[in-house]
Amino acid sequence: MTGPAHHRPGRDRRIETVLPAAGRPRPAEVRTVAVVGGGIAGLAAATALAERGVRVILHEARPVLGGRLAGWPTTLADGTTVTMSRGFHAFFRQYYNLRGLLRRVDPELRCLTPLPDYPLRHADGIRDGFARVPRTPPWSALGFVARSPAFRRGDLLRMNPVAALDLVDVRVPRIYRRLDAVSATAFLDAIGFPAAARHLAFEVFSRSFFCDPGELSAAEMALMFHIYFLGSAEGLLFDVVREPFPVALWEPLAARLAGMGAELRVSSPVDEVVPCGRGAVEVRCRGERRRYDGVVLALDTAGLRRLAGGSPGLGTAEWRARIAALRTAPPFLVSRLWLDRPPGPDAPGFLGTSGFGRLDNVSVLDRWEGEAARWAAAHGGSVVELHAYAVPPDADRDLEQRRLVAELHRVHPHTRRARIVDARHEWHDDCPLFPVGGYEARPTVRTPHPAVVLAGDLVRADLPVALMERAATTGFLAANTLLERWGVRGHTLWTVPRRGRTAALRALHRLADHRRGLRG
Ligand SMILES: Cc1cc2nc3c(=O)[nH]c(=O)nc-3n(C[C@H](O)[C@H](O)[C@H](O)COP(=O)(O)OP(=O)(O)OC[C@H]3O[C@@H](n4cnc5c(N)ncnc54)[C@H](O)[C@@H]3O)c2cc1C
Repeated sequence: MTGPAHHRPGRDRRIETVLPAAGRPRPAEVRTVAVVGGGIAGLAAATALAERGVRVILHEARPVLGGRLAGWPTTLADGTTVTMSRGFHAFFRQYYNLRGLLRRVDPELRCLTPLPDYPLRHADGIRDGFARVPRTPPWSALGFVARSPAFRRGDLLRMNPVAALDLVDVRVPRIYRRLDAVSATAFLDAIGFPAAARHLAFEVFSRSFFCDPGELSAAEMALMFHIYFLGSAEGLLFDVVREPFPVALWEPLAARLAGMGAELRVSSPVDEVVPCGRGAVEVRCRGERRRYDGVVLALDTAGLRRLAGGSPGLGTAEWRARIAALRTAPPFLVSRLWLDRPPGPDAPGFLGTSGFGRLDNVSVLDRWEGEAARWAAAHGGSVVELHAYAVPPDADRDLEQRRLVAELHRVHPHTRRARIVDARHEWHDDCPLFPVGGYEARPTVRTPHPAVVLAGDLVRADLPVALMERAATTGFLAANTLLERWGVRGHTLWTVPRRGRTAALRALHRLADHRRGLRG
């Protein structure tokens, strides 16, 4: 259901509200829910349920909360203890539901700090950025194209504007019916998108989904384009955390959850979920069995596959086959380097890169994160982080790590003279892959069992959300689904507009569809 915005959580006047079903403020009888997974999705679901008086027990397999945004202590060669994590995450302004979660413990969002630009740099020398681009569409896109050296007049004339119209009125799930059968690369080829602009604007985007654009569904890429660029007036600038994730985000949220009576169990992997009669579900964890009125499975792809594989009574055969077929994107590498000198005055806090081997971005953490700034000040050095997404699974990891450092030297030449005081390299492959043609088979919040619901960035939400915001939004939606079952009012959610925002462009799109014989 949509309705008018009550308190707009962003600057966009066209933010849409997603209202929950009506119901009583709390359950009529005691309800207990197990939330499995302590990442953004699990914490959002646990918060939403606990706020309605549901008794929540959250199981997290790892020793710390936060999932892919977890942080843990590590002692460096110089004896300092610092927080390691997978580091740089962009908190975009259109992440309304994630921000809503964080605002519960930090109403002014002081835990976040804005970065002044989203600069992009290609090895050819082309540089782009979004700081001076207007935030409201269509001026954002027109402004970017007009300012960007990656778009030349001849390139623009060679583009196929009719094919590009699919980008101006993105609706979910319609966009998947249109474009899920095509790869992002094939779609950009059909539009005739200029090669230089593709490297900068689109590769940076699609590689942020951790996979090669040749494998990524064009629908998923079009959705991103809508969320971050053409469909939202929040713009492409973003915030980052002021302190490491545990201090900035998870400890305050965990304390609030505990204050509402939730039990947070870390190092507590769930082995099996067994639906019982009359809507109850049994959860088995390390030999202990416990019955609940509902279960939220807020897992990463491999965790969900493993749990569903070990729970033969869960869901239907068809649902289980869909879960078993879910894939993860190729491995990615996060290298963090503690250097004995600064990377040079021109190094921005974050830089998206293209054409520098496998290097996708470079962050200078001490420019924005307090703990890194304190280390850098005390040592006269800097803390630099390098991300490489979609690394081939059989790559030689030592070699990749060394190559990434060599690319840093090309990007920020001052670092050539820096001594690496210490380094940490994180290799993982737990981000979901959204392959061509995968949409239909993706699991939704509802499962065949009404008391078992799913949440996480792998889960299909028929709203324009992605990545961290998809995790938070599906967490709230999973909680709302259980609450609705018990006649309890759920939580109001927010989203960027669910269709293209310019009436004239929508009309053009309809006309082009009509000519192409396409419907809805
Ligand atoms: C390097 C990197 C950079 C990123 N940058 C961005 C960015 O800039 N912007 C953005 O929006 N997103 C970004 N993302 C994506 C973002 O991190 C994810 O979308 C988000 O964290 C997913 O949250 P989640 O709760 O769905 O899953 P997860 O965080 O993976 O949480 C799932 C949890 O389930 C637990 N679990 C698994 N099995 C079990 C079990 N059997 N029992 C109990 N617990 C279990 C896992 O340990 C894990 O903690 C980035 C990701 C990475 C890795």
